[in-house]
Amino acid sequence: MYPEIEPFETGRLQVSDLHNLYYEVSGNKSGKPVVFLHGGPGGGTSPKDRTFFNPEKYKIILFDQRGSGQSTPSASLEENTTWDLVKDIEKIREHLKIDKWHVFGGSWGSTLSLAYAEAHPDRVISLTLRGIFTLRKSELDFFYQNGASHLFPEAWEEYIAPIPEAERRDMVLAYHAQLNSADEETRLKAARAWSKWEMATSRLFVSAEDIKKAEADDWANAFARIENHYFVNEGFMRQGQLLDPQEIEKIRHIPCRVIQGRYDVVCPATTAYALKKAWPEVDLTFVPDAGHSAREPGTSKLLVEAMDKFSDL
Ligand SMILES: CNCC(=O)c1nnc(C(C)(C)C)o1
Repeated sequence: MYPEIEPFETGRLQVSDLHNLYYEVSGNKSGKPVVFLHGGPGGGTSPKDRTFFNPEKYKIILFDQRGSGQSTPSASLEENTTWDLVKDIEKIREHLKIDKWHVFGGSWGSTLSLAYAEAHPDRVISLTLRGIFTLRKSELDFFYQNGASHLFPEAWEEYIAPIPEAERRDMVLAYHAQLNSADEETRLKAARAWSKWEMATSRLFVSAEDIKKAEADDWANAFARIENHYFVNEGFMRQGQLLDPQEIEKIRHIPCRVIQGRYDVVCPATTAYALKKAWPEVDLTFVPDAGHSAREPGTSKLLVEAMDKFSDL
């Protein structure tokens, strides 16, 4: 990984009457622009996200998506859809006077990267994606209803605890009721449990640091509420839309590197493989000793190598 440098520019952009986005620019002012699309949705960015990119080669743009991180209003679900975020990416590009840029995203960030590229293929130099996620019902069911639960039974027990037995047949919907409860303690208890489920299953070897993140109420509230909002609405997309042949046709000319953890239980390998079948030109690697997180050693190494290689484009 490259060093955790400081941004040379930070700012806020009003993208609607309600939403104000935090953004930052670091690295080489004259470098090749790359935009980092964070996960969740609702996860927000962190200084570590700058370390995938050579700061001598790249002008590194990070921003917190609607309701996430330092963007305001925190955890807001109003005017918060995939297509609002795609428009925001274009607003940030225009605000920073960038013509084209490299696009980098993992998990939900890979979803948003594909949605953005399919909407604006002429603005994308390359795509570097990790932990492919397209919000199909089968993907959501595997992680939130019946799948990953068989591999992490003790964490699953904590995840289902806030939900009455009678409501457990549709966990995403049941959590939606609690995450939007009028009672703040109910909301926070559900947000902590929802977030901890993902943090406890994101690595091959569970990370105490990740788990601690889920116990921070502000972060957990935004992460859980926004994720659940998108999932109840199936990403505001048709089922499998991002993998449709006519959508892939718009982007198949773009160089694309996909890094997928073999043991990713959050966004299992089957979706990365479906992307490869739909788009044979993508350069796909299954990391044999990695789970979901971008910070798995084998995954982060290949992500840095991918961006080093794309820096010549
Ligand atoms: C189902 N959500 C997967 C996702 O986008 C994601 N997984 N971990 C993250 C953070 C690194 C932002 C916590 O995001």
